[in-house]
Amino acid sequence: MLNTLIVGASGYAGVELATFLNRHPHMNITALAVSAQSPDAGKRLSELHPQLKGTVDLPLEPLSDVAVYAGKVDVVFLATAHEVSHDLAPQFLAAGCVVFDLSGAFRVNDQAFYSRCYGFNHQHAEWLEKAVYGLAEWQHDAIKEAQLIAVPGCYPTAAQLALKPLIEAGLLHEAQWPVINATSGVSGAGRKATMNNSFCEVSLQPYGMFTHRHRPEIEAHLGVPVVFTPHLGSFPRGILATITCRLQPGVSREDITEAFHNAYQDKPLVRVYEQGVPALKAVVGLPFCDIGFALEDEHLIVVAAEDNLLKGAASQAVQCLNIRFGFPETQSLI
Ligand SMILES: NC(=O)C1=CN([C@@H]2O[C@H](COP(=O)(O)OP(=O)(O)OC[C@H]3O[C@@H](n4cnc5c(N)ncnc54)[C@H](OP(=O)(O)O)[C@@H]3O)[C@@H](O)[C@H]2O)C=CC1
Ligand SMILES: CC(=O)N[C@@H](CCC(=O)OP(=O)(O)O)C(=O)O
Repeated sequence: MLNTLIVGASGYAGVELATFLNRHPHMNITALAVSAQSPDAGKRLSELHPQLKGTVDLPLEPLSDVAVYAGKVDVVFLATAHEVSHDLAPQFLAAGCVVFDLSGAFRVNDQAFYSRCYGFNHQHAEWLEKAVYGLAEWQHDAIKEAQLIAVPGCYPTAAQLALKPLIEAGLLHEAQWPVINATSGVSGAGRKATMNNSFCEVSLQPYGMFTHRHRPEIEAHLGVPVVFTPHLGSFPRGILATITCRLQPGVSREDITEAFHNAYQDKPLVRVYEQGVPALKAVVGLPFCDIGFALEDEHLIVVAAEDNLLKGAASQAVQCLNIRFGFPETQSLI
């Protein structure tokens, strides 16, 4: 049994982690934590998220000193804001814990990226260097060896799972950058109330055009420039990414099918459609990323759908845990 701590357990990603880890045969949830000042400290997780009543009734503990947990836990999940993960991860790592960080704090090995895109100066170059990017289907061997796994962002997961097989197979035309239009449910912004995310304000609208921090994350790991436009939709959860690409001359439907087949034939959590394209209803509440495509001459449209809180966050983190410790990759996920 591995003892585990979930920090940020009351948040949207944290509660999904608690759900998966509670039913994992090799994991023992030692504690659930929130911030030292949290108004929820002392409450049971199931008071805030009643779907867990009778299943995970542990209290939310205020985290003021990492040392309280350091000797008692083997694995830590950080479902916390980027700056919080940036400060906490090195402390748990120094105590010998394996850390799965769901934030963006260790995803891109470039300190300047953090001052430019996240608004803080990164202080832990050594951990940026050592962190393994947890795009589970593509990083299996590196994850097995890692102490710090930086779980990818929700949009970058969908975009990269769709594009990487095509790029690896050399099918995309260099003259046209892939154009990624993706719509997310409101849970992508977390549980904390803000005006933009309030019921009467949410509509269907693009945001962060050319400036969203996920664009450089995608580019850093795909190795090609992209255009990325996120949209906020008026639904609770799920991401649908519609990605338009230009193909190299002569690339056929069979070439694309083969590229996806080679990439994902033995990857149970990415489902490639033989016909048609996915809708959100196929993946919400499930740990899959579903991919389909349509083709006309040299124009390709790839559609990827996932649950932002699951394959885009918590289930991918648990998938990485399963890989890291040699458990079946889908353990407790399906
Ligand atoms: N939502 C999504 O779709 C995705 C989110 N992510 C990332 O995962 C992380 C969590 O996201 P999400 O669940 O949406 O966020 P939420 O805002 O829903 O939850 C944040 C959690 O962190 C806790 N917290 C805040 N400050 C601290 C602190 N100093 N110490 C300990 N706990 C703290 C909060 O509780 P309290 O404030 O009461 O202390 C809460 O439990 C973020 O980095 C996010 O960017 C990644 C992919 C997708
Ligand atoms: C709808 C919405 O607001 N989504 C969030 C992305 C959530 C996510 O994946 O985020 P991290 O990289 O922050 O972990 C956003 O655009 O900032």
